[in-house]
Amino acid sequence: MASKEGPARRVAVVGGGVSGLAAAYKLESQGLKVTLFETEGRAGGKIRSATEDGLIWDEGANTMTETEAEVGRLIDDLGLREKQQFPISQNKRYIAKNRRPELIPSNPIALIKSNFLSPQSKFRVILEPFLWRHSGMKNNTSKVSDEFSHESVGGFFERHFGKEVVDYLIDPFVSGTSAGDPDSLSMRHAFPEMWDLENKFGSIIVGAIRSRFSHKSKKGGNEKPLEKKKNQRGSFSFQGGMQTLTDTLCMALGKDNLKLNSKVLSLSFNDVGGSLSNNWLISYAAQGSMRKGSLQDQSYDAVIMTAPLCNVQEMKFLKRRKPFVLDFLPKVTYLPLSLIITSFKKEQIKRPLQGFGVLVPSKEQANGLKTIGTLFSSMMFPDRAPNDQYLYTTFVGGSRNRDLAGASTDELKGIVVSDMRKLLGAEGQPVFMKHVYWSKAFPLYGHDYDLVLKSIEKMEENLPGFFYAGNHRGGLSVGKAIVSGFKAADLVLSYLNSTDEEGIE
Ligand SMILES: Cc1cc2nc3c(=O)[nH]c(=O)nc-3n(C[C@H](O)[C@H](O)[C@H](O)COP(=O)(O)OP(=O)(O)OC[C@H]3O[C@@H](n4cnc5c(N)ncnc54)[C@H](O)[C@@H]3O)c2cc1C
Ligand SMILES: C=Cc1c2[nH]c(c1C)Cc1[nH]c(c(CCC(=O)O)c1C)Cc1[nH]c(c(C)c1CCC(=O)O)Cc1[nH]c(c(C)c1C=C)C2
Repeated sequence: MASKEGPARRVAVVGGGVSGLAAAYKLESQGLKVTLFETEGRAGGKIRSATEDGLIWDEGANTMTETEAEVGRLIDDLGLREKQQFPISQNKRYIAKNRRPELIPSNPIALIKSNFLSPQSKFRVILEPFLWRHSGMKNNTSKVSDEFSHESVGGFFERHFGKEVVDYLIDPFVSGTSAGDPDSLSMRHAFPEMWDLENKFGSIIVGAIRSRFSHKSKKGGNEKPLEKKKNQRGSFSFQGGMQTLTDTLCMALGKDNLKLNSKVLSLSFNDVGGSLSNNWLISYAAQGSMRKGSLQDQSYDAVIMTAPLCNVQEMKFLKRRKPFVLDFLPKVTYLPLSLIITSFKKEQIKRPLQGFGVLVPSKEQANGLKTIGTLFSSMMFPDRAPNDQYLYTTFVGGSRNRDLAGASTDELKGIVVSDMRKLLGAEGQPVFMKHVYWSKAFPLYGHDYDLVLKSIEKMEENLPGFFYAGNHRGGLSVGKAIVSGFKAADLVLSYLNSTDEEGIE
C-alpha cells in the first residue's frame, strides 16, 4: 500500500520468529516497505531445524496445525502444500502409567470402554453432562465466570471430572503443549475456548458436542470438501522440518528486507512537525561480526514488536523525546526446557511404538520417570533417520522440574536413556545425541496473565503506530503466533490508512 501522497509506507518489524515473519510477509504483500530486525544470525526464532549424519530433527516446534483458516491460506500462498508432511499414525499417542506407555483413547466413548481410568473416574465423566447441565449461564457475565475467573486449569478440570483425570490426562496434556502444570496455568488464559464453553453450556462435554455441531452446520454446504479434508488431517510438519516454513517466509520477504544480526535497542516516537511519516526512529546494534556493537538508526511510520516481553523490557522507549518507562510491564514467568535428540539402532529398541509420542504425567515421577515426554520423530516422519535407526526427541524440565532443564548434557542423557529403557525397552547407549537448552522456552499463562495483556494494550494505546504480536498474546502454538502477526499487520494497515486521512491524535 503506497500512501496517497507518495512513496510506500515503511514499517519496522522487530523479531524474526514466525509471528514477525508472518506480519512482515502480509505487509509486504500489501505493498508496504518492511524491514525485519532480528538479533540472531538466522530468522525463525523458536522454529529451528537441524541435520547431521542422515538425521533431520527440530530443536523447537516439531509440528503445527492449521486450525486457523489464515494458516492454511499462508501455506497455499507460499506454495508449501507439496512439502507438507503428515505424521504416520499421528492419532496414536501414549501416556505413561505405572512406567508403561498406554494408548490414549481417542474419544470419550473409547475412554469409557477402556481401562485407562478407574471405574469411579469413568462414572464421573459419564455424569458430567448431568451434574453441570443447569449451572451454565446464558451469557458471558455469568456467576460461573465471576466465581472462577482466576481458576487454575487443574481446579477447573477437577471440578468437572475429578482428580484422576487431572493427574493422568490434563497434566500430561498441558505439559506436552506448554511445559506448564495444571496448578500454575490459568484456565481463562490457557484454554479460553473451553472456559467459554462452561459459561455457555455448564457442561464441557455438552458444550464441546454442541459447539462442534453448530460449527459444522454453520460451515455447512459452503465449504469446499477438499478444504475441509485438509484442515481435518491434524498436526503436520514440512520436508526438512518446521524451518522450511520460516525459510520460505524469509525467501518471500527477500534478503534486503531482513536485517539479521541486528539487535533493536531503542525505539523513539516523535511526531513533532505534523508529518505522519518517519515518526519512529529505531536504533539497533550489529551482532556477531566485525561490526559488532556498531549502532545504526533508521526511521519508520509504524512498528510491529514481536520480541518476547523479557527482551522488550530491556529496550529503551522514548515518546516525544521523553523516556516512556515500561515499569507497568509485569515480569513474565518463563519455563525452561531441554530437548535431548537421540537416535538408536532399531535392534536396540525392544518395544518400539508407532505413533506421535508418549507423555509422562508428573505423578509418574514417583515411579522413577523424570522426562516430560518423547516424540517418536522417525516413526512420524521416516525420512528423518537412516533405515536402520529410530530417532526420538525427549523433553525435560518445564514447570515441574525447572532445575533439571538446566542440568548438564551428561546428566540429561542418563535420565533420557533411563526413561527410554523403561518406556520403550531401549538397550545400551544412543548412537547419536544432541542437547538443546531453551532457558525461556515458553511464557507461562499464569493466574496474573491479565496484567501482562493489559500492559501490552497500554503500550499500544500510548504509543501511536506501535503494535505487539507473538506467542505472549493469544496462544503459544505456531498457528496462533502466525495469526497474531497477521492481526498486527492488519492493525498497521488500518492505522496507516487512518493517519493518511486524519493525522495522529
Ligand atoms: C521447544 C519448543 C517446542 C515447541 N513445539 C511446538 C509445537 O510442536 N507446535 C507448536 O505449534 N508450537 C510449538 N512451540 C511454540 C512455538 O514454536 C512458538 O510459540 C512460536 O514459534 C513463537 O514465535 P514468535 O514469533 O512469537 O516468537 P519467537 O520465535 O520467540 O521469536 C522472537 C524473535 O525475536 C528476536 N528478538 C528478541 N529480542 C530482539 C531484539 N532486541 N531485536 C531484534 N530481535 C529480537 C528473537 O531472537 C527471536 O528470533 C514450541 C516452542 C518450543 C520452545
Ligand atoms: C513434552 C513436552 C512438549 C512436547 N511438545 C511441546 C512440549 C512443551 C510443545 C508443543 N507441542 C504442541 C504445541 C502446540 C500446542 C497448541 O496449542 O496447539 C506446543 C506448544 C503440539 C502438541 N503436542 C502434543 C499435543 C496434544 C499437541 C497439540 C496439537 C496436536 O494435537 O497435535 C502432545 C505431545 N507433545 C509432546 C509429546 C511427546 C507429545 C505426545 C503425545 C512434546
